[in-house]
Amino acid sequence: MFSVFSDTEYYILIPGAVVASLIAYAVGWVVYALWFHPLARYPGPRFAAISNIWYAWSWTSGRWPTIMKETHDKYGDIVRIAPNDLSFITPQAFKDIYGHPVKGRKLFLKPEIFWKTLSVPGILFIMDPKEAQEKRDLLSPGFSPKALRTQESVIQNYTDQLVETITRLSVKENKTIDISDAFNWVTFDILGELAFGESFEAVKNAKTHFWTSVITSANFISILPGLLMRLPILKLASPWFMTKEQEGIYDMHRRLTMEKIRKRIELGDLAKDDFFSHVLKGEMSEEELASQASTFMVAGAETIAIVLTGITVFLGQNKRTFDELKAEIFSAFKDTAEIDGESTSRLPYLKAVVEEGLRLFPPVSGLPRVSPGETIDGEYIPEGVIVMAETRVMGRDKRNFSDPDTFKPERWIDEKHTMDRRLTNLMFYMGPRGCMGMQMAHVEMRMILAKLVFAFDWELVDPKYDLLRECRQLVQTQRAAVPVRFSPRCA
Ligand code: HEM
Repeated sequence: MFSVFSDTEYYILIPGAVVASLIAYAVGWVVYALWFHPLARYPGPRFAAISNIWYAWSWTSGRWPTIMKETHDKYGDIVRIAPNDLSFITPQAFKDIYGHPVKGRKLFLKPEIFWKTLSVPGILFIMDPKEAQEKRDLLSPGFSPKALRTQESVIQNYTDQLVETITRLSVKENKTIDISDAFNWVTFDILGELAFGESFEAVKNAKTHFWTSVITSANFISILPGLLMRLPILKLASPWFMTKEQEGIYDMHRRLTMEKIRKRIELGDLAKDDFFSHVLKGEMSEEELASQASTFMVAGAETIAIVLTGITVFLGQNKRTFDELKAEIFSAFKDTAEIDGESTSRLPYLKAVVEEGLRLFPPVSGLPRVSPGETIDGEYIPEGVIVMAETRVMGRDKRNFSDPDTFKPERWIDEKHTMDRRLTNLMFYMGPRGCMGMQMAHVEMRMILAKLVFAFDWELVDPKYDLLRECRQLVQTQRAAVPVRFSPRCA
C-alpha cells in the first residue's frame, strides 16, 4: 500500500502526535480551569485551580490548618483549593453548609470523593441522607441524656483508674508520663466498655492495646480512598501506602473486631444503656455493628484524647489559668467521688477551659459537603461543587475571636467578650450530621480534667512544647508524645 511516511517516520510521528495531543489537552484544561470554569472567579493558589495535587499535598503534609489559614489570609473568605473545591470561613457559610436546611433551602450532602470507605460504612461515612437518618434514629437511644447518666459510672470508673495508674507510675516509680498516651488509654477503655461491653484494660496495664494502636495509626489510610479518586495516578504508589505487612495487621484487626462484637452480642441487653443495648434485636448485621463500633472509637475516643492533650499543654504553659482552674475545683469538691457530670456542669471556669481547648486544638476539620446548587453566605454555588467551612481556621480568625492565638478561657465567661461566644460548639459541627456524642464528650472531658486537677500538680517536661509543630494535622490531628511530671496535689 502507498504511504507518504516511511516506517521510521511513523515511529517518530505517532508518539509525537500523542505527546502533542496531551500537551494540547493540558493547555486546554489550564485555560478552561483558570478562565472559563464555573469556579474561575474565586481566588486561590493557581496550581490548586488546575490540579488536585495542591489539595493532596496540603492534606497529607500534616500542616493542613496552617496552610489553610495562610491561604485564607492571602485570598479572603472564599478560596478555591482544588479545581472543583471551595473553602469558606465565615460563620454564615458554616451554618449554610452544615445546618438543617431552612426556608426551602436544599441539603448539602457528604460527597463520595471524601467519605467513600473500603468496607461497610459506619454512621459517619454513610452518604445517603435517608439511610443516615435511619441509623441515627436507631443509635440515638445510646446517646440520650438518660443513657449518658448511666454511662457516667463507666467514665467515673476508668478516670479513677487513671488517677491510680498515674499515682503508681509517677509518684511511686518516679516516672514521667506521656499524657497523650494516657488520655488515649482512658478514652478507649471507656468507649471499649460502651461499644464492646469490655474495656481494653489499657489504663490498668498502662499500655496501648493492639486494637487501639492500629485504629489510631490508620488515620492516614482512612483518607486514601478519597485521595485516590482525586488523583488516580496515586494508585501506582499504593504498594508504598499499604505494604503486605500492614495489610496483615489490618486483617488481624478486622478479625479481632468481629470477635469483640460477637462477644458483645452474646452478652445481650446489658441493661446499662451502652451504645448497642437498643440495637441488638437483629436490626444490624454483625458486620455493621462492628463497623459502627470502630467508627465510635475513632469519632469518640481519639477526639477527646487529642483535646485533653492540648488542654494539658495549654494549662502547663499558663500558670495563671491553671491556678484559676485549681481554685475553682478545690473550692467545689472535698472528695473526688463528688466529681460527676452534673457537679462539673456548675463550674464555669472548667467549662471555659474545655471550650477554649476545643477552639485552639480541635481534633478534626475540613470535612466537606457537596453543593446541591444553593447559596452559601449569599453566594450561589453550582451543583456538584465540593465545599467546606474550615473550622480550625475559623477558630483562629481574629474577626471571630479577639487575640485568637492566646489560650484565654475568660473569653467564654466575661461579658466583654460577647462576640467570642457566638461560636460555641463549633468543632462538633451542626445540623443533620453533627456530632452525636457532643454531650458525652463534654461530660467526659470535664470529669477527666477535674479529677486530674483534684489529684495532682503537674508540669510539662518541656515548658516550651509546641503542639502545632509536634502534632501532625491531618483530617484528624495526630497526637505526639507529651511528657508530663505529676506530683500529688499539695493540700
Ligand atoms: C472532642 C470530642 C469530639 C469532637 C470535636 C467531635 C466532632 C465531630 C464532628 C465534627 C462530627 C461531624 C462530622 C461531619 O459532619 O462531617 C462528628 C460526628 C460524630 N460524632 Fe463526634 N466528636 C467528638 C466526640 C464524640 C464522642 C465522644 C462520640 C461518641 C461515640 C462521638 C460520636 C459521633 C458520631 C456517631 C458522629 C457521626 C454522626 C453522623 O455521621 O451523622 N463524637 N463528631
